[in-house]
Amino acid sequence: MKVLVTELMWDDGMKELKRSGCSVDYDMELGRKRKELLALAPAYDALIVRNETKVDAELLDVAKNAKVIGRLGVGLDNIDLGAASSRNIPVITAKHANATSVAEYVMASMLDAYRPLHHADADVRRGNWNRKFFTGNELNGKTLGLVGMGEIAHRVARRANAFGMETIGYDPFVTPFDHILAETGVRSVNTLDELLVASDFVSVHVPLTKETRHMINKKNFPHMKPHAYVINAARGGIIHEGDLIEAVQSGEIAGAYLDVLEAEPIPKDSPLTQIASIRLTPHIAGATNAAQSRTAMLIAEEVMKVLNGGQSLCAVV
Ligand SMILES: NC(=O)C1=CN([C@@H]2O[C@H](COP(=O)(O)OP(=O)(O)OC[C@H]3O[C@@H](n4cnc5c(N)ncnc54)[C@H](O)[C@@H]3O)[C@@H](O)[C@H]2O)C=CC1
Ligand SMILES: O=C(O)C(=O)CS(=O)(=O)O
Repeated sequence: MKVLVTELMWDDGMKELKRSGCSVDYDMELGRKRKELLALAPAYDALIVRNETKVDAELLDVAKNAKVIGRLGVGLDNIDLGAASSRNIPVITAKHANATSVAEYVMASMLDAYRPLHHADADVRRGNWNRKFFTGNELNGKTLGLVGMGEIAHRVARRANAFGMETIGYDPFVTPFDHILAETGVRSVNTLDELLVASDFVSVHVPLTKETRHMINKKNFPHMKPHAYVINAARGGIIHEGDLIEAVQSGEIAGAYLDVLEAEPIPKDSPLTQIASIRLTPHIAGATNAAQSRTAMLIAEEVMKVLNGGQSLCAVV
């Protein structure tokens, strides 16, 4: 069996594929090289992708031998599930494998907003001792608003509760029996605005869909607290970037932590890079050794199951 890996995959998963007898070709930039990808795809029994490879009808049509698509993560906005399903090609995701890492990234963002240790460190190294300037704030007693109440939001809520934060959530699709409401102290609110008005931090955990694209935009920012921060470790495009820049520059909110952007990698001339209170990271919320190793092993094992004629419980179609 031949497997084509088109984006970054941790070594242990790759070794597992080879140990199972596969021949593996790997080019971590292939997701961005469309022509080359289309030319290579027909020769493979399985494609393993991350978030940059556009898996659409065109690719699936040329990938004539593909029996399975492995997704090294959970977001599915780069994959046409309908096109895969109509061709009977299962799509396997690394369900929950990076959720804890994303939750820890959100905690790190909130701590960074209130206790920016690296700035204080840089200032001390410049010869200063600015104790008043670097006086921080406590997360304890603050309100965290979770937009979307799925797996990642649930893990964020548990950690935020341990810090003494109030947690509220907006997600019209959860029921009181879902674990985020049943097992954490999250209070469900009925509208996004209700959440935005009450929150000191807003963290976004919805998939990117037609409905969630730009769901936070210039209509929402005026309702937020001027000291509030938004955190987006879900997908670029859920928060309207132009509107966010205006909201931060006009003081409607204090700042933002963006792990994901509408255009990735970030364009060199992006105005986002000019605003210090919008902190940027290169889509790394789920990128820890622990999460990536789990992800790679899970996808390798599940892809092999399908190639050997079995079914995967991680298949979304
Ligand atoms: N930055 C990173 O490295 C990572 C980003 N992600 C992103 O995080 C997203 C969320 O991941 P999970 O929590 O595992 O997904 P999940 O499927 O467990 O939760 C998503 C929640 O969003 C809710 N939702 C959907 N549409 C909504 C709407 N219009 N309004 C309010 N709520 C809505 C759903 O009901 C669901 O409860 C992924 O789709 C992915 O795009 C995931 C992992 C790593
Ligand atoms: O799992 C995800 O949805 C992520 O965003 C991380 S990545 O797999 O796209 O690198």
